[in-house]
Amino acid sequence: MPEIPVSPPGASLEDLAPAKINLCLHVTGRRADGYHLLDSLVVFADSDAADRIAVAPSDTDRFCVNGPEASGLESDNSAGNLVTTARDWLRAQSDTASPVALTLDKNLPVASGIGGGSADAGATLRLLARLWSAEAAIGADRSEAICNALGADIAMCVHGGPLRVRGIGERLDPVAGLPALPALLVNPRVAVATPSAFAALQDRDNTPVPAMPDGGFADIGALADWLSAGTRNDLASPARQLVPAIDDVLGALRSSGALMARMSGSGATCFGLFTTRKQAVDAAETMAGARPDWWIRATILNADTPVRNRAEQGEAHVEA
Ligand SMILES: C[C@](O)(CO)[C@H](O)COP(=O)(O)OP(=O)(O)OC[C@H]1O[C@@H](n2ccc(N)nc2=O)[C@H](O)[C@@H]1O
Ligand SMILES: Nc1ncnc2c1ncn2[C@@H]1O[C@H](COP(=O)(O)OP(=O)(O)OP(=O)(O)O)[C@@H](O)[C@H]1O
Repeated sequence: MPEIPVSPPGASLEDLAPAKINLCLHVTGRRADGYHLLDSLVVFADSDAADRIAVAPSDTDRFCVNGPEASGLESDNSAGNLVTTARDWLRAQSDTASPVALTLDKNLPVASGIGGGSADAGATLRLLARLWSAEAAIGADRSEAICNALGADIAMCVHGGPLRVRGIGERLDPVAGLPALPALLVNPRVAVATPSAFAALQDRDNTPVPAMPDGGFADIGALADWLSAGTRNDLASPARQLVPAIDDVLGALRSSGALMARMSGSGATCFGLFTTRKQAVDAAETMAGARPDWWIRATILNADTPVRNRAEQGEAHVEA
């Protein structure tokens, strides 16, 4: 039997680049090069809060950006986009890297603490690794190289969650026993530059994330209680000083009935956890009426198998 090609001529491969949420983010130290050591529990959103990347064989490299948040990026063909940076990095390590047309459907707000650019780069690497048969270049043992070359959030986005993340972002341990988490993501439409949030930190040597209960969590309420009682986002305090609107977002999430509310990453997006998806959707509708200027999305965090497995199962394959 002839081998089935990864992609027939002209076909396009597509994958989700879902928002990354830091359920907690402890800053535990700083390396000599200034990068901070982290301890974080990370989960990913579903298709309600995700960019999309499509790749197709092409006569020459092409890149275009569409979607409601495309205007947040410098320009359609900017050399600085993490999608093209990821493409060029992977190409440098592959003998079979043919030209590609990449399309980014940008739905996540830029510089918002949910790793949109990193998710785009992660999805690009997964897709091109399939197309170019370069899976070894993005394997688990390549996390450190990916973080150093492309960005601290990108290795986790290549892998998908749920993960406990340590080091500067390269040490990834899959986490078992987390339930699916109905959630509301809210951004006040103020960008936070990640270096500014780290630079404004007062204390850099903080305690790590405590051990999770042996039997896991009975339900989302138990997880929310555990997160609230013993974990933190250490970047929340500096980010709130830079962007006071984060306090308004946290207040609105708490008033809307969230089991807990917290900022993700370096902000300004905050998440609230809810017992049911309906509660999250209802809260989104009410909040959107009161704050039409905010970006508000109901989603399910940790809804599915890891992103890498979804792509391998071929669920993300679409015809051009
Ligand atoms: C805050 C998080 O989103 C948590 O997941 C990440 O740590 C940020 O990851 P990222 O945006 O991919 O970070 P990079 O693009 O590698 O770095 C941007 C800047 O953030 C700071 N930075 C980032 C990651 C880290 N572990 N320590 C840092 O101090 C550095 O000033 C760095 O110059
Ligand atoms: N494809 C992309 N999508 C979003 N931002 C991009 C992309 N490519 C490059 N960037 C640049 O990356 C920077 C960070 O954007 P991003 O949306 O990833 O921030 P973030 O959500 O705060 O990330 P993190 O949580 O990883 O710190 C912005 O300055 C943006 O211009």
